[in-house]
Amino acid sequence: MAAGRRLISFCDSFGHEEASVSCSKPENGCVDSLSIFHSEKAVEELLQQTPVAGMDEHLIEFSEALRTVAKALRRAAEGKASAQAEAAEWKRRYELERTRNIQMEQKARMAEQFSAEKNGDIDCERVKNSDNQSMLQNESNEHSETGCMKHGIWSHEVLRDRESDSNSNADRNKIMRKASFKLSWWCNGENGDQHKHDIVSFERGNITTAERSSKQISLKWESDPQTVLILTKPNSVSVRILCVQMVRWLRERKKLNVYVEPRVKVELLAESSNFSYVQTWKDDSEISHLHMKVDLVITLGGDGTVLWAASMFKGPVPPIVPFSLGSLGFMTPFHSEHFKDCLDSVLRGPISITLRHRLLCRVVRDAAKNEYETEEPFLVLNEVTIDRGISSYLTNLECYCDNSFVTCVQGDGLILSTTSGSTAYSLAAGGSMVHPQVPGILFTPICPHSLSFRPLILPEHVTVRIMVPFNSRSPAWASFDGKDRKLLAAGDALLCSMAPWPVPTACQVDSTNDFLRSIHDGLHWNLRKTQSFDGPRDRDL
Ligand SMILES: NC(=O)c1ccc[n+]([C@@H]2O[C@H](COP(=O)([O-])OP(=O)(O)OC[C@H]3O[C@@H](n4cnc5c(N)ncnc54)[C@H](O)[C@@H]3O)[C@@H](O)[C@H]2O)c1
Ligand SMILES: Nc1ncnc2c1ncn2[C@@H]1O[C@H](COP(=O)(O)OP(=O)(O)OP(=O)(O)O)[C@@H](O)[C@H]1O
Repeated sequence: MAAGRRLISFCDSFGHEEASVSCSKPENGCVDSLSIFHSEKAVEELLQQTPVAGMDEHLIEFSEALRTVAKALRRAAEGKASAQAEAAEWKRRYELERTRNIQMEQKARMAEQFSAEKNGDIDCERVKNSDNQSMLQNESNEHSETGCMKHGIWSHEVLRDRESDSNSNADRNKIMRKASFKLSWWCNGENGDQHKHDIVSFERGNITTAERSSKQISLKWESDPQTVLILTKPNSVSVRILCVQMVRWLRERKKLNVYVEPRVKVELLAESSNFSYVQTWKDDSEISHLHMKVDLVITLGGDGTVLWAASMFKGPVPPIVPFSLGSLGFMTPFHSEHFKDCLDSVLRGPISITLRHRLLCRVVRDAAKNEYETEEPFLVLNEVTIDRGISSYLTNLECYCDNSFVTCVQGDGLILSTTSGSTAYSLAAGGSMVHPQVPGILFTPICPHSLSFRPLILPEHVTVRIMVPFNSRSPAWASFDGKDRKLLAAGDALLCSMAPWPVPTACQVDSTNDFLRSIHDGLHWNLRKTQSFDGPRDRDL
């Protein structure tokens, strides 16, 4: 009982100590570590005085707890003391820096005065006497021209800061150097300056966009087109009829050479033997030279026929004039009924062109070991799809962008789409619709088994690498514009980057007008009955 009373009285005194700790805070808010030290000492003394032996275990535990509390308080005080010391050090450094700045400014002003006196330059006088409004302005040019730059003080933009100290004359024209930097252009693993001036200018540290690839492009013939290739959707009577009329008109009225596919030549000859002037190719190897013979490609069909036409050119593609004879016609703005007027104006030029970016896709077998190319690359105008094919398992795809890990796709698959393809499969899988002139790679999952897998749009300069991991339960399948299925076994990878050969398609009006018309007419985008005027209105506005 006596021990208990002593403990209670200690607790009272400790509470008092606690109170004194909180009250004895110095002005700066720091806990007085001396009082904490006293309280800890008091605990020690008490524990020594108290006949611990024989006391019950609860009292021992209680005294241990008190010791812990005292220690914690001491640590807090120590922490605050060290923070205070650090703050003092920072304040010292700040003062030092400030003095140094003032000295530099004085030097700068002296240099300015010296130059002004020497050259009698009124511009420098103006700077000296200018008001102290806060503003960022590019003075380096002016000053280098007038001689104020003689001592190399202002090599970049100067910042005059009124708020620094309006009373101090020294701070009135506060001058700070802007950090200088250089931009270099990194292209396909090579460090070179080849294209940088096309894209950005960065004179005197200011980055300005010089050129945007999304500009409307216009095609003007410098000599008259001579040869036309007509590509048609198979098994369509309306297409066949139109093809006959068009070939005749192009030959008889426009005196052009006409190329068609071997299948179409057979069809034309079946129609009339007069079509013997129509040219074609005998074997597929001749197709690789077509771009050197053909000035213009005309497609008669739907979007699939435009994809077909693009797939025939593994390198540069001649301008394509797509006529709409399909169900949707997203990329086919020309109407077949007016084909003569349309072709007349295209052959005359100039015409607006949409430069549709393509993706270059390479399948790399056993990617972990062999990086060299083993198979022909594919060029896609819409997209490359990597999916589970007939397998009932989730696809498991490891995705990298350049060398950075992007994510692991677990779902039905992944679409890597061009912006032209953004309105095709990628759209159906939840991707954004993107104007076809915007360069970029859409990264759209197909039925991902996760709640948070939103589609991405990656910049055009990256290489995307999709790998089937070794622990994948099943292989994956890659398809290119919905065709040419390729098996990707565990360890295989697909590399995808922007191809250097876009597909130029002729516009009806211009690329933006054609794109918007397609999403309105083709997809009925945001179609809603307009609300009537008749109804409740906010009369206060
Ligand atoms: N779920 C889907 O939406 C889905 C599934 C498979 C393939 N596709 C698309 O079909 C394309 C192949 O086309 P196809 O004509 O050879 O096959 P298809 O005959 O099966 O036609 C597919 C449809 O997609 C339309 N389409 C094609 N490219 C388009 C584009 N860039 N913008 C808007 N619509 C477009 C076509 O007009 C056609 O109506 C593939 O590249 C793929 O994008 C879509
Ligand atoms: N010249 C061609 N040779 C072989 N196949 C072709 C050719 N042109 C088109 N195709 C194929 O025929 C299919 C149908 O073509 P297309 O998409 O142009 O017609 P559609 O389906 O009637 O039109 P839409 O795509 O507008 O619905 C596509 O799969 C396409 O790849």
